Amino acid sequence: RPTTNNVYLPPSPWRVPVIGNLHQLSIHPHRSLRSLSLRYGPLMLLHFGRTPVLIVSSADVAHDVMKTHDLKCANRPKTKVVDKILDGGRDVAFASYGEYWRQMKSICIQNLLNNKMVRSYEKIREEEIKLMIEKLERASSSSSPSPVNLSQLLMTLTNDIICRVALGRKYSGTEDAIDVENIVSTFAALLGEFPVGEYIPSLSWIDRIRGLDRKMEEVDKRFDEFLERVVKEHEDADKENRSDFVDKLLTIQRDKTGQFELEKNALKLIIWDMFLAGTATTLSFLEWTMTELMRHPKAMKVLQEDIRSISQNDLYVTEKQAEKMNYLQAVIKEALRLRPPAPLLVPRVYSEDVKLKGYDIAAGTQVIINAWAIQRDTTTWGIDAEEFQPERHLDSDLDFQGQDFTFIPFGSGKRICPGIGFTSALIGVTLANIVKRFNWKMDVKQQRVHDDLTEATGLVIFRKYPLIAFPSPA
Ligand code: HEM
Repeated sequence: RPTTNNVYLPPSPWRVPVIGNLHQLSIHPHRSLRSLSLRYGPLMLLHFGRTPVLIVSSADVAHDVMKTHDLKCANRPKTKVVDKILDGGRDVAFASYGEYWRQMKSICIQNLLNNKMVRSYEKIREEEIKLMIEKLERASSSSSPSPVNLSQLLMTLTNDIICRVALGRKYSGTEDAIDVENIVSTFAALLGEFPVGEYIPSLSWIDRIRGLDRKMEEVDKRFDEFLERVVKEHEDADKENRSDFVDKLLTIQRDKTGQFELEKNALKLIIWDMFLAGTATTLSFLEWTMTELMRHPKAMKVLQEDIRSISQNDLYVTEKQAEKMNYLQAVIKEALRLRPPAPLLVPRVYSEDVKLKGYDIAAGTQVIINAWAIQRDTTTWGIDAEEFQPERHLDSDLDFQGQDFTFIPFGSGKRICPGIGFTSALIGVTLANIVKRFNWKMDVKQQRVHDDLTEATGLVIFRKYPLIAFPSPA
């Protein structure tokens, strides 16, 4: 056990001067961190440059971090991207734990994410899903079936829905269209980029050469211009007839009698979070679930039968029907287990010294929880843990609300994702409808060229190559 002045530190892989353990991370850190944890254990101490980073790779240790010490580990590290774009963490996801964070989160829940609000967007979801189905029908009904870029269609769906519920209208497909999708995906990619200068200031020139700094400036500017326009449109609009999320935020902002003053910039940052946290994760989930279903035709068939047994005569599967489909719910859980959209969750940082499994952890140590590794751990999930097997959830009460640390795709504790209800409402009904109406085949040509399971890099993991597939009428 490594010790320094009677301080007991967790096991650490060998590190080199200046860069620490950075050379041991690949472009897919969840994978390389799991390999390291198989040698060094479920609690390892790494150094990114000089910054100590704790890597958690078992449900047992995750429990101690996110439950036993939840409050001491409820802050987020402040990175350069967070500093620049999220105003040093004045949004929800990167705010330090405390009153400001509580108020910001509560504004999101009360005005957008609670069950009642989520239910009230059902019509919007239905209209947008139907629009996507029309596009799929056109592609599948032509005499020579044409492939569709399913990743692109799902991106448009999730973006348009969040635009409509949060901003009151869509910004795609109109004369004054704004490429929100592009801004959001560029930012998602930036958050996942490894800013070398962050950890090794003397090497910050590398980030400049990689164009990281420039991309950051650009995306910040573009989103800011977009939000300026959204806010102006809302301020100019006839208030009698509208009450979307931005309207509600503006009302809170104007109300100077409340205890919490929502600054103009904070309003924008809330919208940033809803877009980023809401679209990137949901898109990644849908993309990978469809990929796994196409790779597992048996599971696809059972799913189609499950959907048809409950929604036999209706053209459109409703949300109520989707909730009753046991196999569909099992598919959702299995995809969240095997392909958690945020495999390393969102990093945290210790605000106080703690003892963890007998080791001394200093305040300021960052924490990465490798949910991807935990959810593939053979000691809890069995020898077929790497396999896509929705059946494993059929007779199980296990859910993803953060109580069971073997399954934490949305995190747990104080910082658990507040968008579980929002995303659950959308993913079930989307999958049910596209799987009921169409038979799906991957574009084999594309599969040969690119491995169909290649992951892109980032905090949220998309497919590296878009999912191109042939829908045919089912
Ligand atoms: C499949 C979809 C989603 C997944 C897998 C996901 C996953 C996560 C994870 C892992 C965290 C960090 C939790 C932790 O630190 O313990 C998180 C935080 C967060 N998520 Fe989600 N999320 C999803 C959808 C959404 C949606 C739809 C929204 C809102 C529209 C949302 C809003 C947020 C926010 C605001 C936070 C920060 C919470 C905080 O730091 O207090 N998420 N999410």
